[in-house]
Amino acid sequence: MSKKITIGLFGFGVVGQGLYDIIKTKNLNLEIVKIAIKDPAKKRTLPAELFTTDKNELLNNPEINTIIELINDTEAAYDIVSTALKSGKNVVSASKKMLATYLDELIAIQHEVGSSLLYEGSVCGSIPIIRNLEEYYDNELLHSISGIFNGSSNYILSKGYLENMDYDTALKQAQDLGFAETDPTMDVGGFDAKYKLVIAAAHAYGVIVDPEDVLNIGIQNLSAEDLKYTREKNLKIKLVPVAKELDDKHVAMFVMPKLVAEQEFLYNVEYEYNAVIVQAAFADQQFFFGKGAGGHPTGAAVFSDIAALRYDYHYEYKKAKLRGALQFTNDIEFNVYLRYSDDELVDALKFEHIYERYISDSYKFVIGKINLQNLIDNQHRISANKAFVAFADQLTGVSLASAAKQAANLA
Ligand SMILES: NC(=O)C1=CN([C@@H]2O[C@H](COP(=O)(O)OP(=O)(O)OC[C@H]3O[C@@H](n4cnc5c(N)ncnc54)[C@H](OP(=O)(O)O)[C@@H]3O)[C@@H](O)[C@H]2O)C=CC1
Ligand SMILES: N[C@@H](CC=O)C(=O)O
Repeated sequence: MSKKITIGLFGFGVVGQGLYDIIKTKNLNLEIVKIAIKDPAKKRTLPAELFTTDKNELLNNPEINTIIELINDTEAAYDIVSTALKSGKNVVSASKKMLATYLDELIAIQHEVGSSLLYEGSVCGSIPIIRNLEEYYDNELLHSISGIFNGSSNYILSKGYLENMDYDTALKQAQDLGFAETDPTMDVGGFDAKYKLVIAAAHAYGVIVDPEDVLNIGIQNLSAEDLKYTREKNLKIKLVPVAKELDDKHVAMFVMPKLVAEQEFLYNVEYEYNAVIVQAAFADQQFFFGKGAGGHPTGAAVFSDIAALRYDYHYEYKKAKLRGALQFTNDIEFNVYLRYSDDELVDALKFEHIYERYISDSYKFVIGKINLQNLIDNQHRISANKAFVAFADQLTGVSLASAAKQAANLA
């Protein structure tokens, strides 16, 4: 028989309550001993004696062997998770920003102490992608992983495209439904998708990348002209994170809106649904689809991790051991669509090649090949200009920049 899981639960918000609903339908050998929350005055649906605001009532309780961390405060979450792991408790977390920011440290603690940290719910809600990257694709070369990793921004884009709903109303709905982060800039600015990408890439490629080094461009500057242009071309705009292995030494990552054609898998992924496309050497293209946000979908992933802990499951980070030589780079080129007002921005971005250019009194755009580093260097200018940038390419078009290619060939 599997060992009994005694739970100290941090957070009883959207995901915490979703998890509780799932646990109460199951008859597994587990018990929620205590729940830590922040605001003691908030009305709760469970008996008051189950709740505390003192983290140590959970962390120092020898009867609790497992901490479930589902709070909306990154630094407090790191403190809770690292303390619990160091004391030998196993942990399940869904806090993607915290995980992406402190992954190195958290892996080191697990190796040192032997405790286990699982976080399937942190990437694409209900889609079981981490365990698949970790186990199923253990020995297969992955050319790329990409998809739709943020439910709120996809919800806003779908509401706008399919129902003509304005941005602010759609965002408010995403918040009311419990999909959005406490600060929704995390969602619409592409930060949340970036944290998820960084976590997924650790399991796909064995690279641990500082999220600060990865470019994220969001959907905030999307305008009526951009939507009109894409409708005319029968394209949709989706917020897409990309991790691509460029050769046996380099991997690149970025998050930005993408112009998606009707024949692409992502075209029909709508509302809070997420998707992951894995391009593998032999399995070829595979598509995972499911709800990426919300209490029950995310709670289901957290619950699956808890169930896995009954059998002492832990991530081995095998690719990090095998593929230690793989380096993260931003020195890559691909095609983008840029809608702009200030001509100097186009000059500053130093397009390698411009394929298409349109200029009228109210709408100007270019489509051309650009170096990712130039986008990074001009991020502030792009925001100040309220310009809209979208990936206007297929992943096969993403390649090492010419100079980097030459250097790699010489090495
Ligand atoms: N919502 C979603 O769809 C998804 C969310 N996530 C992630 O899961 C985590 C939780 O999200 P969500 O449930 O939506 O957030 P909510 O805002 O709904 O709930 C947050 C909970 O955390 C509690 N809390 C905050 N700080 C502390 C603290 N220092 N100690 C103890 N409890 C604390 C709050 O207490 P109180 O109730 O007193 O305010 C609240 O119960 C976040 O990291 C989020 O990014 C991941 C995937 C999907
Ligand atoms: N805010 C996130 C919640 C799940 O991770 C999203 O909208 O996807």
